[in-house]
Amino acid sequence: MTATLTERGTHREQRGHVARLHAELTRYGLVTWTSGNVSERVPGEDLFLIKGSGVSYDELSWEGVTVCDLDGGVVDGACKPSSDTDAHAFVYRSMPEVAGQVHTHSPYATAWAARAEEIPCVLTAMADEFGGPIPVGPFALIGDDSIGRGIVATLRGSRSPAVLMRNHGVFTVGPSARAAVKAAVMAEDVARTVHLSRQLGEPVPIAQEHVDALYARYQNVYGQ
Ligand SMILES: O=C(CO)[C@@H](O)[C@H](O)COP(=O)(O)O
Repeated sequence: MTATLTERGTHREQRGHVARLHAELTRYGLVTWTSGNVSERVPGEDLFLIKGSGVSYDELSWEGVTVCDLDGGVVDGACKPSSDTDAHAFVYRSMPEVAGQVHTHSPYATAWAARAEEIPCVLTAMADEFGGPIPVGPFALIGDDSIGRGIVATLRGSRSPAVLMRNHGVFTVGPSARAAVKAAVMAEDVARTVHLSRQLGEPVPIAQEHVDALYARYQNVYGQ
């Protein structure tokens, strides 16, 4: 990556929005210390915004969010961007419909990732948000685009906006950073509930036709 640190402070409003969304990760207990990150495309520009690497959540303001090009190069910002920048960049280049991404190590979902086991679709809330099981992606080392390749290979053609990257954690995508945050919150919620259910016995799958109907209603009718 070519770093050009100008500190001009471009895109301050959207960087502030991305910074504030990180508070949802701590609010829902999805991250510990400085793990995890949120990114979002800049509308109309070949750029995205991503948390600075290792920046404390308590201190995160717009200045802790770095502007990058779609190759992961720094365009503006004082912070070295997230370790996952090349992974996010690969996803943005490969999936034009994705405008926001989130990574967490939320404990229940990451426990499924550690076992490389997909979360079966046994809750209506899963059918609603994920349209089926939450799939497992391959093992990938951190720091280059390997994680991004695994995310794209797993989520392309899937209805799920979340993937459990093996031995690592949760990566979610969405039409905005907020939507990707929501998917990360929901992924942890269902990972916990399905885990609890399995302590009591074998959860009962939902018939595919019902999964399809639930997904269609939630995606097209639910809410305002
Ligand atoms: O697990 C990873 C690396 O994939 C990250 O979530 C780190 O835990 C936080 O990295 P930064 O975004 O702060 O560089």
